[in-house]
Amino acid sequence: MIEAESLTKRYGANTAVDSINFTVRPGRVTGFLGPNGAGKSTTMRMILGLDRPSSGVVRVNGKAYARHHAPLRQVGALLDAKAVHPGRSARNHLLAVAATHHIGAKRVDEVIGLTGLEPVARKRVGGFSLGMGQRLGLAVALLGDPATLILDEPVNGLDPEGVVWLRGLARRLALEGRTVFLSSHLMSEMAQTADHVIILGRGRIVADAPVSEIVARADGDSVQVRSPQVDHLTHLLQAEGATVSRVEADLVSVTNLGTSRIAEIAAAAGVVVYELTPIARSLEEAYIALTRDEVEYRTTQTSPEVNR
Ligand SMILES: Nc1ncnc2c1ncn2[C@@H]1O[C@H](COP(=O)(O)OP(=O)(O)OP(=O)(O)O)[C@@H](O)[C@H]1O
Repeated sequence: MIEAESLTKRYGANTAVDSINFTVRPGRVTGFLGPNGAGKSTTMRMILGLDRPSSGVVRVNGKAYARHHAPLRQVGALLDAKAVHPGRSARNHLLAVAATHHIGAKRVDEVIGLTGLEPVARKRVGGFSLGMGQRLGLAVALLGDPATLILDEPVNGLDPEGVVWLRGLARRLALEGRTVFLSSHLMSEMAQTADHVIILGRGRIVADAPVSEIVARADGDSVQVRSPQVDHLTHLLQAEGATVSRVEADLVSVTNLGTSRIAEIAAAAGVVVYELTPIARSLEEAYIALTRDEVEYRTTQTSPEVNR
């Protein structure tokens, strides 16, 4: 569990993280999204005690990171996969990290197995591909069998097979009851991996909700309506506040009204409808809409709809 309360980080006049509150719960995969410079890495560094908050607090498994006696057993983190001595073998690197927490060679070999590092475990880390480096970073994160995992852009450098593998691993770790918090720029990836997402825009939380809810709640879901009486229907729908645009001679795209309401209006007027198709937005589109709203949010100071 990760809990942030009024967490703030200022760099001079720039507020990188602006009084955010959130809870990352165990038993599910939580994605951390946001455009470049939104404050994701700064937030993750504060969670791990690598950056001191200007104000506010953040706790991991109930305490500030620095107050844990054996942090590796509480929190596994992957921040910069390249921060490894290049002359050491992967196994020796893992043994060295394990020794700091009295973790034995048996667990080292277990995490080598878990992360698919067996073929390269005795090779020098200096010669590793980015993907192998990511797997080694994950192996370090898993060493202490921690209840909480914090992974910054974990799919970076992984090949398609590696991406699928990581997705499965994240889901399995969450199913075991762990807290899994991972950042990504890839919305499509998040839609397949995360149960829940927290979206940051310019240091503020613009959404904190299940993935399905983010997609469903985003404005602008549209409905395609095909009817031989499309002009008449257009007038009726516009009178109810819908935005209607013509796609084909007998087909319109309707926003601001749901399928059931459109069907009721058509039925009440005796209008024949051949097709009524809800067009869902992808997470990518919903995300772009949300971060665009964030700009409005900052200028109007009204509450963003999806925030909770
Ligand atoms: N050490 C620092 N000194 C000054 N400003 C910083 C420092 N670290 C981050 N910032 C600023 O804080 C803001 C948030 O940066 P941060 O790296 O946390 O964003 P991010 O969401 O992780 O972005 P990215 O996806 O590009 O890594 C940016 O405006 C950045 O320039």
